[in-house]
Amino acid sequence: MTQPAANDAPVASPTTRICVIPGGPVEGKMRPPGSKSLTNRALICAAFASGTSRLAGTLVSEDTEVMIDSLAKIGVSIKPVDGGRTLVVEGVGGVVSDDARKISSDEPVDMFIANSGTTVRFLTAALSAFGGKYRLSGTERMHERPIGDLVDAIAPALDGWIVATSDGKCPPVEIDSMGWTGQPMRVGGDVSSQYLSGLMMAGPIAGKPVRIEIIGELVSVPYVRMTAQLIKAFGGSTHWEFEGDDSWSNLRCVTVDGSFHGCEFDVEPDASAASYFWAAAAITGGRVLVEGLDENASQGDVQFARVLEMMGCEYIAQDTGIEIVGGPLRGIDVEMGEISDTVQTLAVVALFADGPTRVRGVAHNRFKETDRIGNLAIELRKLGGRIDEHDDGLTIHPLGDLSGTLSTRNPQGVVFETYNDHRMAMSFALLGLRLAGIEIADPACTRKTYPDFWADLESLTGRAHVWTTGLPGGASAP
Ligand SMILES: O=C(O)C1=C[C@@H](OP(=O)(O)O)[C@@H](O)[C@H](O)C1
Ligand SMILES: C=C(OP(=O)(O)O)C(=O)O
Repeated sequence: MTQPAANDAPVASPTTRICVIPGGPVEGKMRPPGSKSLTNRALICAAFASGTSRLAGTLVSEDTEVMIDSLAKIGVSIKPVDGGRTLVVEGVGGVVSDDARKISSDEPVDMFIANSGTTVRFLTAALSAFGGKYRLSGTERMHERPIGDLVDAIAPALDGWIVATSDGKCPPVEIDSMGWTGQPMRVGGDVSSQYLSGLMMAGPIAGKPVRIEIIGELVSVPYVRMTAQLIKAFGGSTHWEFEGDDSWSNLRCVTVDGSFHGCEFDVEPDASAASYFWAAAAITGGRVLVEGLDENASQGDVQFARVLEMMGCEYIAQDTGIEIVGGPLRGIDVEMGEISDTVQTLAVVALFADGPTRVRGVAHNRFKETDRIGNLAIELRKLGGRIDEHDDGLTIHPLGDLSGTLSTRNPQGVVFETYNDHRMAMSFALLGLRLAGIEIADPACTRKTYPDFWADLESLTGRAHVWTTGLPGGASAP
């Protein structure tokens, strides 16, 4: 058993486990690191802007590092200040650049984007609009995550060619482009909103107004609104067209115009990361204030705190952030299509409610870091309770009395697999705050968006977590 110093990320290994120790109510305040979604959007806009941008509060994690490394390959200068939490970006200008073509005149520029959906989708659109030859590849899982709707939207409007080479139109993506023609585009919206966000941010890079029609339902709408905010902050403009009334479910078309100019941009703390700390208060009857977020945040995931309120928690809008006070929890029927990154968090909370919780509208969760419906159900069933899997979500039945007998039933502890999915690890960590004998495999997978998660959880809960490495048959809690 080893105990790394605080802030040390554990070494990735399939036999590394972490144990979080149960105790009383979690009480305190904290500020999560910068938002991944805002950081990667701001990086794209700043990289293709004219002039200098200063991005403050940026996230330092695998998903942002692969974005930074990729942009560096086309000559964008990104200087970290304050350990990377501020980035000074010298943009390469928002029009199709001869330099880009020179960089990639013979061999394509190879970019490794790990398993970052935002990076591969935003870059595919941006680089195809910018021009040049590129190849974007990632982890094995990334090569199973669809990008066909985006490639199919770009191809007819491209002066050049673009192809997704894995089965089912998944990355690697190969691009040979002289830029966009300006022809209107049509993109599918029901697998991921990142395709539309990518196309929108690429509009000002293409140097001509671009009209994008959305085919079918659009998932994760708040991220598209966030994209429009970033485009505006960097000097571009968006114009929406709705079918019927102006509700977001009726969004049919967006036109993007203008070009990007360097600016100063503040990144909010990550609201998806905040969900774990609010949930810690909810399931332990504690109170946690997450600083730096409010109802008007540009991240839709702040609404997770309202979902906890529906379950019986108290929601307090403080001057400095949003505080959740835990109380007796009731099961709810909830549509989570707009806040799908918080489904795993909610599923854990729902285990401690007084009745079943039905999560709807998240069929697209099967295309993320792992199948976040099927594999979530498999793992949660390890506690002995009933979890129903649906096409569009889950029903989580509460553990009730089962939780009291967990350590008797499983004296060796229950090991939760994390499927290389940071959100599996961070959600299952919460179980350990209530139940003895919970072990989480490969805790280092939080590096994708939150390398310091374990240290932050430890400082909030005041309870030492136990690190165990490579013990056959699992680890033992103290
Ligand atoms: O645009 C973004 O920043 C994101 C959009 C969402 O993806 P989908 O649109 O695929 O649901 C979300 O899950 C992801 O973590 C970040
Ligand atoms: C789905 C996620 O990430 P991405 O799609 O950006 O890889 C996530 O962070 O939960």
